[in-house]
Amino acid sequence: MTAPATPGPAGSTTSCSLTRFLIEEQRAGRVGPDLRLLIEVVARACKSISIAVGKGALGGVLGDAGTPGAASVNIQGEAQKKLDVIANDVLLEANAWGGHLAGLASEEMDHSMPIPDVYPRGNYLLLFDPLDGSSNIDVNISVGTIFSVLRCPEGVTTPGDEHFLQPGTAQVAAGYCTYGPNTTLVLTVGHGTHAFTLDREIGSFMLTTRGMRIPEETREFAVNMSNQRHWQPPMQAYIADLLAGTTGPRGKDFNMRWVASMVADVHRILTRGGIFSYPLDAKCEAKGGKLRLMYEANPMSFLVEQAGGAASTGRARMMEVQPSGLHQRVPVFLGSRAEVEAAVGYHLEHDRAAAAAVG
Ligand SMILES: O=P(O)(O)OC[C@H]1O[C@](O)(COP(=O)(O)O)[C@@H](O)[C@@H]1O
Ligand SMILES: [Mg+2]
Ligand SMILES: [Mg+2]
Repeated sequence: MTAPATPGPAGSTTSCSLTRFLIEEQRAGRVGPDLRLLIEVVARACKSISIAVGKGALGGVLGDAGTPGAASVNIQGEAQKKLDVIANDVLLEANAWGGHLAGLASEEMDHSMPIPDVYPRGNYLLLFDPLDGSSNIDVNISVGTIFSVLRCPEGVTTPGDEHFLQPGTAQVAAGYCTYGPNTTLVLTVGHGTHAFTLDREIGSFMLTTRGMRIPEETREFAVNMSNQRHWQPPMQAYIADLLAGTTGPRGKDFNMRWVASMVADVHRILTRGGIFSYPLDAKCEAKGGKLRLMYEANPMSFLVEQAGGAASTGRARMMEVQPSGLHQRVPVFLGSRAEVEAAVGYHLEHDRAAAAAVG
C-alpha cells in the first residue's frame, strides 16, 4: 500500500497539524514511531515555554535567576535569566517522562543526564538550548528554543557526556521554536525543513511552510559589528568588502540585521535568505568561538542545509566537526549557499597566503 501524500507540495502553505504531518511522515517511512512521539513531546514543552514567555512582566518571569546580589550562573559562566531556568525545567520534566530518551543535555546543565531507570527509557539523546537569546527577554524581543536529536550508541543504557559527542551529520532530527510575534516551530527529520505556526485558539502547531528554501544569493548579512576590531584578518576583509557595496569587489550593496537571538536571525534567513556569522574574535578565541556546537550550531546547520543553504566554521563544514566537549564553542557562518561559500573563500585564501609566506 502506498502512503498517502502529506498535504501540499514543497514551498506550499497548505495546513495540517504537526501531529498529522508526523503521522504521514511515519507512513512514508521518513520518521519512526519513537522519534515521532519524541518530537511531539518537545513540541508540547515548547508550547508551555511559549505560554511562560508570553506572560512577561505580568507573570513575574522576567529578570535574573537567583537572589539579588547572588545571580545564578551556568556552566558557560553566563548569568541565568529566570526564563532560562523555567524553560530548562519544562523541557527536563516533559522529556524525562516522554519515554523515548536514554539521556539529555542542556546549555544550562554542566553535564548530560541519563534518564533514571524509574522513568520509561528509549534510544535517543536530546540536546537543547532551552532559551536562546535570553539577554533579549527583558526587552520583549524574540527568543527561542533550539534542539538536536541523536541516537544513543548501541548497547549503551546509561549514556554519559562522551556518548553525545557525535558530529552533526549523525543528527536524526533538529529544530527550533521561536517565541516572537507568533510562536513558530521549524523542524527537520532529514527530509526538508518545515515551519509550523502555533494556532493559539486550538492549541496546535499547524504546518505553514512545507519545504522552506533559502535563496542561494543574498544582499543581507547578520553579525555583531561591535566586535569588528577584534576579528581576525579574513573576517575583516570579508566584511569590509560587503560594506564597500557597489564601490567594492562584490559590486552590490548589502543590508545588515542583528537581533542577537540566533533563533530569530536564523528564522529570518530561512525565510528570506542572508548570511549569519559569529566568527572567532580576540574575546572568544581562547574558548573556540561564541556559539555552542552541539545545541546551537549543529541543529541550525542541519535545518539550513535541509533548506538548501550551507553551514561552515569558516574553514570546514559545520556538521563534519568531530565534537570534543558537550559545551564546545565554534565560529559559525550559515545561510545562503553562495554567500557562505564567499565567506569561506576569504578564510581559505588567507590561510593559503599565510602558508605560502611561511613556506
Ligand atoms: O550578544 P552577542 O555577542 O551579539 O551574542 C548574540 C548571540 O548570543 C546568543 O544569544 C547566545 O544564546 P544564549 O542566550 O542561549 O546564551 C545567540 O542567540 C546570539 O546569536
Ligand atoms: Mg543560545
Ligand atoms: Mg540559552
